[in-house]
Amino acid sequence: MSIRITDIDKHFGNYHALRKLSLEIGEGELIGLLGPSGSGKTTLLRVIAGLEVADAGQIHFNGEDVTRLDVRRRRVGFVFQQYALFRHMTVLQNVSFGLRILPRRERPAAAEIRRRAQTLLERVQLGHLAGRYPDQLSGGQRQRVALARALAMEPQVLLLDEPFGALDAKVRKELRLWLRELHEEMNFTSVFVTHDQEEALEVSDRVVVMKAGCIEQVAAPAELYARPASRFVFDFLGENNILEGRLSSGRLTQGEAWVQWPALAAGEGDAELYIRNHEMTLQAQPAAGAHLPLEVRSVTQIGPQARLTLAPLGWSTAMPWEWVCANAHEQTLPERGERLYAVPTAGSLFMAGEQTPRWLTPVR
Ligand SMILES: Nc1ncnc2c1ncn2[C@@H]1O[C@H](COP(=O)(O)OP(=O)(O)OP(=O)(O)O)[C@@H](O)[C@H]1O
Repeated sequence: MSIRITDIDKHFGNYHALRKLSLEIGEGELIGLLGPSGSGKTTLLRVIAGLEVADAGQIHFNGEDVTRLDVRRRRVGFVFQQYALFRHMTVLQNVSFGLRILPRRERPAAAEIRRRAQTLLERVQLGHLAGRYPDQLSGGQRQRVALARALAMEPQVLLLDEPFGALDAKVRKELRLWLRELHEEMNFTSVFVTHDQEEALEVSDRVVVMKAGCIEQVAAPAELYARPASRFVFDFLGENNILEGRLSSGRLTQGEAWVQWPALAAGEGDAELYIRNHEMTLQAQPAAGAHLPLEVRSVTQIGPQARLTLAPLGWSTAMPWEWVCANAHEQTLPERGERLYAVPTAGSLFMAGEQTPRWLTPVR
């Protein structure tokens, strides 16, 4: 089922929650809606579902205009953060509930309902727990039951609102991989809301980054990471080391820090250079094109990775710089208090007041 969202506008009183938002979602795609709190993710999901009526704009499912179609006729399945399972029903009864309350004409025979619910429970790897009650399940298991329940209605579109938000990090990670697999196997179209960039980048075919009721960028995860389109997306994805300085004659300078690249010659004035983890290394001596002295403030090792916090020496930053070393166990790590030099190999430049990056190409 493809979804076309055209010029959707939505107010809550004076608050403009969605601003002429348009988006095309392909058949079988898994779309992650990512953005800060209040950016309109849930509202967009609810408008797609038909739980919220837009002030203007259209929603098409497979080319058919469903804008005025009631939620019950849209054939969408939902999974919310709080798995609202019925506590007095077994897992199997929960999963088959939607089918059991269908009007008689549409309702499959009782044996068929049982068979379908049991098959779905096997799919979500909970067949052996069909007779249990929700209170006897873990949070992750409950969320899988909620998903099976949504899928029992054979929805054409599955909408998930922070489905794993309430679970701990490990279960969350397992469930997102599992959702990805299930999605590939069953090939429904899904849209899910998350705050968590790692989750969005790991699970989605494409990520939609939202800001104040608008779409800021839509891209496949690898592209979004490699080419954030704006300062907002850079800041939201995080992990930027920023050199704020004055750009003149191809050199960006602040105090004792400077970077001099041929590509920098195209601008003059106040500017910020964003450098991400994969765009820099650290070494004992400065390189020819950059002088960025830093002192190691902390070294935190987590499994095979080490995270270094670095304080500028003779220049200043709003946030300390950080650098993650991927194979920390194979190297001698720097020590606290050591003086090192950052050597950027690429970066993205924002001239003062500009929101789109000027350069993203590697400098060598
Ligand atoms: N029923 C409502 N009545 C009034 N305002 C609402 C209503 N629903 C949402 N809003 C407002 O619209 C804005 C967008 O809300 P929405 O829930 O879509 O954001 P979100 O991006 O999903 O945020 P979060 O990540 O915190 O869930 C918020 O400022 C919210 O307070």
